[in-house]
Amino acid sequence: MSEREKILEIKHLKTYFPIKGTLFKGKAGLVKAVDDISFDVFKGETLGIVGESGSGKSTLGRTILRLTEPTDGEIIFEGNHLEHLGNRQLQKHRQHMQMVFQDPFASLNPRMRVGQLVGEPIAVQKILSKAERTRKIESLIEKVGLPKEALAKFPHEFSGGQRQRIGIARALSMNPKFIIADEPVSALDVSVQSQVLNLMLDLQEEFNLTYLFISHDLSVVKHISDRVGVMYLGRIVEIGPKHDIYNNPLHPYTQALLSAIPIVNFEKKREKIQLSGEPPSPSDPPTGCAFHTRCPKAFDRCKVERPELIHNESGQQVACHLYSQEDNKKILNAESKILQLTKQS
Ligand SMILES: Nc1ncnc2c1ncn2[C@@H]1O[C@H](COP(=O)(O)OP(=O)(O)OP(=O)(O)O)[C@@H](O)[C@H]1O
Repeated sequence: MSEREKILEIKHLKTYFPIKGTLFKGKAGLVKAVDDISFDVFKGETLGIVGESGSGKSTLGRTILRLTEPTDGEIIFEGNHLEHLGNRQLQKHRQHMQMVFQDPFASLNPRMRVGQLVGEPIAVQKILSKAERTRKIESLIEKVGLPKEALAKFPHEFSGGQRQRIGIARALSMNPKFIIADEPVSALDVSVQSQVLNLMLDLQEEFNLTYLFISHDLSVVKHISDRVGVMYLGRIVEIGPKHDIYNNPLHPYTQALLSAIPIVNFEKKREKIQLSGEPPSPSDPPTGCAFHTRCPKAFDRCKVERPELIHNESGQQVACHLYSQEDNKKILNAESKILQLTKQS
């Protein structure tokens, strides 16, 4: 099988925010929102990123586009390092990378009509004539399933789902290759959510798009993703093909997250795993594995040594000492024996 082509490579990315007015051992306190993250995104896929509120998902997305500056690490888009580029160079690459937000108009002028909002990014570029621009805007609004008449209206005249369609049209106006969608359907009713997700899937196929899809909602991520990465306190604790993550979660945190969502297949009942306590603060993360304070399977090593991501054969990676190379087999075997016993009882 030929190797899949990478569109984005993230290497040891860190985004730390100083906490104003705090000093710890003479240094300013830091929120480690993204703390040494590495992964690849392949052309044409959707990589879903899930995790609880505050795990660093949005900061990760914003840092990749350099809307937030990285503290350290590499961001390589189509072979080009973005992390140190000056503004002008960065703009050249950034037109291929767009972001879709939960509230697409929160930061935009509410007095602008939809036509202006969708066309603004292309107008700034000054490549198309006015007539070409109009044609493009009309075609985009139809691609997202809205009538041309929508262009003359204001955003507040639309429902949440329609506004998100307009947000997507705006993102598409630059002919991007890669879109980071940050909780794009979280504010919508469930029935509208699936319409917008299906639209995104159709557009992905038509325009050959790659998505990084950020959400706290595991069901939404399951619907749209090819692979899934699970974040906890600024780190990726597990990443792999969707099928593996949802059917055979390895990390105790992924297992707990998944145990909380209802499943349709009643034969495959899952026991709900209750996690104790709230996630710790990213300004004062626990030593060792950041999850050890809430992990039902933690042992001594977890308190002192931070686990790195290790691969299994199907490309699933997990950062957990339960699966460290030497004792990997022993523990996996022990787990499957326990599973068998639970089934029999
Ligand atoms: N500009 C900032 N300055 C200081 N701290 C920040 C900033 N942005 C985010 N943080 C902190 O970084 C951590 C990660 O936040 P982030 O918004 O990335 O998480 P998230 O997983 O997207 O959660 P949510 O879904 O609630 O937005 C949080 O503790 C947050 O308070």
